Amino acid sequence: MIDWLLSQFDTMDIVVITVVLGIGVYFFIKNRTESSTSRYSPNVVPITPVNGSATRDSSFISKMTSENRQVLILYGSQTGTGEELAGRLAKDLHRYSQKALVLDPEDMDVEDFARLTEVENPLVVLCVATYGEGDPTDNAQQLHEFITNADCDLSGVRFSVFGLGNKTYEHYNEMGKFFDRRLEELGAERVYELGLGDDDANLEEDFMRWREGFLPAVAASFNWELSNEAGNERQYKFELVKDPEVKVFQGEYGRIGAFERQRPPFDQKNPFVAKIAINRELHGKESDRSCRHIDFIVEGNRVRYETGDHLAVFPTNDSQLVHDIGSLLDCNLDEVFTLINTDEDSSKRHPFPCPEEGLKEYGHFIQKERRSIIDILKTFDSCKPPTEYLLELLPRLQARYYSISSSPKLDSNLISITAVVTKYNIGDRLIKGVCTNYLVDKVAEDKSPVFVRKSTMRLPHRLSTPIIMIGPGTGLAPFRGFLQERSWQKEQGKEIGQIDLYFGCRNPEHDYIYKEELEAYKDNGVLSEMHVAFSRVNANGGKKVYVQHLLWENREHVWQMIENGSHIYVCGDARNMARDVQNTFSRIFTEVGGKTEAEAQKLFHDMERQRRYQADVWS
Ligand SMILES: Cc1cc2nc3c(=O)[nH]c(=O)nc-3n(C[C@H](O)[C@H](O)[C@H](O)COP(=O)(O)O)c2cc1C
Repeated sequence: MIDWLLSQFDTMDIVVITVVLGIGVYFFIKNRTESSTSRYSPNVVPITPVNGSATRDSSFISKMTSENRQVLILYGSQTGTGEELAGRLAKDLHRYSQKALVLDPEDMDVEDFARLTEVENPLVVLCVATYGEGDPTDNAQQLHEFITNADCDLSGVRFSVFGLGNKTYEHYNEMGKFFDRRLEELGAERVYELGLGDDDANLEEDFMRWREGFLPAVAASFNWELSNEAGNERQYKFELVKDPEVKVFQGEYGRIGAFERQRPPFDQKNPFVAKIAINRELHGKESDRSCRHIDFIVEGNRVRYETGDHLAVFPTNDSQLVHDIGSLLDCNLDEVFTLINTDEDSSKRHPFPCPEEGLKEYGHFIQKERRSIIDILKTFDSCKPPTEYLLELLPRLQARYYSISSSPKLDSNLISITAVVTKYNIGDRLIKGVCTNYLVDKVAEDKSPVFVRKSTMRLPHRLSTPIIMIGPGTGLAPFRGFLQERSWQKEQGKEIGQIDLYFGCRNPEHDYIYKEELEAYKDNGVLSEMHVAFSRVNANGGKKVYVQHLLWENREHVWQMIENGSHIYVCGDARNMARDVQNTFSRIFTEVGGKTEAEAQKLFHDMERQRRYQADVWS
C-alpha cells in the first residue's frame, strides 16, 4: 500500500503537489523565523539545495564520455513539469543500469549539441513544453535557436521527444513537434515516436502511456537488460543538525544568502526580494471571490520592466499545511536538519512502481478530486514515509507568473499585479491556490522574491496607431498598464490614437475592477470607447453577455478600426474567451469585411505575423 501511495506522489498533479513544496525549506528555517521579524533573516549557510541543478556544465560531452554515459535528457520547462518528467525518465533508465545526464539547456553550451556524435551510442531525449504562440520555454530558447539554424550531421545519434502542451492553445505542442522534426532532418534516428502531453486533458496519463512504449523501445534498440538491483537506492540521508548557531538554507535558487545580499542582475535564479507597498481588495463586498491589487516596490530601479511584461512571484507554503505534514510524519518542526546527497549524479526523483491498473484510480482519486499529499496522509493514516523519502519526491516550489498591471512610465519603482484568489471546495475539502493565498495575507512592508519575465505583448511604436484591447476579468491587467503608458504620453503633449476597451465581468457591483480608473480614462479622452459585458445580471433577462457579443454588436466599427491598421490585444482565459473572440473576428472579417473563409484566415495569420493580433492568454 505504501508503495502504491508513494507512486501517486511521484505523479502528483503539479498544482496539488506544490501545496506542500518547500516544506524542507520551512523545516530548515523554522527555528530562525519564529524569533525573527523578517522572513529573510541574515543567517544563511549553504546546505545542499533540494534541487541543485544550478552548476554550469559547459562541456557536457566530456562529462558524458569520461563518465561513460550515453543518455542525455534535456528539458524545456517554465513551471517545472517538463523538468519533473525528465528526472523521472532518468530514474526509469536506472533500471536498465543507465545513468542519464539530465540537463537544463540553459546550463550548457548549445553548440556542443552538434558534438553528440562523439559520445558512444548516444541517446538524446527531450521533454519540452510549448508557450505563448508556439514558442519555446525561456530555458530552451538558445537550444531552439541553435537547432533551427544548425546544419550539423547527427547520424548515429538516436532520439525521442515528449512534448508538453495544451490543446486549448492554437499552437498545440509546437515545440515537441519542432524538435522531433528537426532532429530527424539533421540525421538523428527516432528511436521512439513523438509523445504529446495535453495539459488540458490529462498530461500525466499521456506521459505514462508514452513512457510505457518508450522504455521497451529504447531497451530493444540498445539491447539493454532490466537490472533487478538498480533504482532502489535513495538520494538523501537525513541528519539532525545539533549546532544551535548553524545557518540554514532559505530556499534561495542559486547563491545561498542571495535574499539578504541582493546583487543584480535579477532573474529566475536570482530573484529580487521586493517590498509590498499596497495590497488591496478590488471586488465589491457582495462578491463571493477576492481579487487583489498588489504593488511591489523595486526601489532604485533595480528591476527593470516594460509595459506588458510578466512578474513572477515565488510563494512559500501555507504554514498550516506545513504544520499538518509535520504532525502527520511525526516530524519535529523545531529541529533543524540537513539532507545529505548520497548520489551527486542523480536527479531528485526515484520511480515507484505505478502499475497500469493504478492509473485510472490515480486519475480519479488524485487528479480529478485534487488530493494533495496531506490529504493522502490523512486518509491513510498508516502511511508514514520517512521525511527524507517524501522530500525526495517533492519538486521545488515554482514561481507563479502574473501579467503586470502597471507601466514603468508612470513610476519605474513600482510593479503592480492583479490576481483573483484561487479558492474552491471539492466535497468538504477547501482547495487553495498556492501563490494567490500566499499573497492575500501580505501587508505593506512584507517582502516576496520576484523577477520580471519579458513578454512579447507590446504597444505599437507609433502612438497614433489605433488599438482594440479585449480583457475580461484579470485579463484587464496588462491593459491597465497600456492605459497608464498612453495617458502619460498624452500628458507629455503627444498625440495618441484611438483606444477601445472591451472588458467583461459578472456583475457591476461585484467584480467591476478598476471601475473609477477606467471611467477617468474615458472622461479625459485616453480611452475612446469602453464596452463592458456583464455575464450575471438580471437586467439582461438572464442572458449572459460576454466581450465577444459586444465586439459583434460593434462589428462595423471594429472592422473600420482594422481597416485603419488597428492592433488587437486579447488577454485572459484561453479555454473559452480567447477562442470565442477569435471566432468573432473571423466572422467580422467575412460578414462585414466581405472576405472568403480562406481570405479571413489569411488576414488573421498575417495580423498575427505582423504582431497586429497579440494574445496573452492562460488556462
Ligand atoms: C501562459 C501559457 C501559455 C501556453 N501556451 C501554450 C501553447 O502555445 N501551446 C501549447 O501546446 N501549450 C501551451 N501552454 C501549456 C503548457 O505548455 C503546459 O501547461 C506544460 O505542461 C507546461 O510545462 P512546464 O511546467 O514544464 O513549463 C501554455 C501554458 C501557459 C500557462
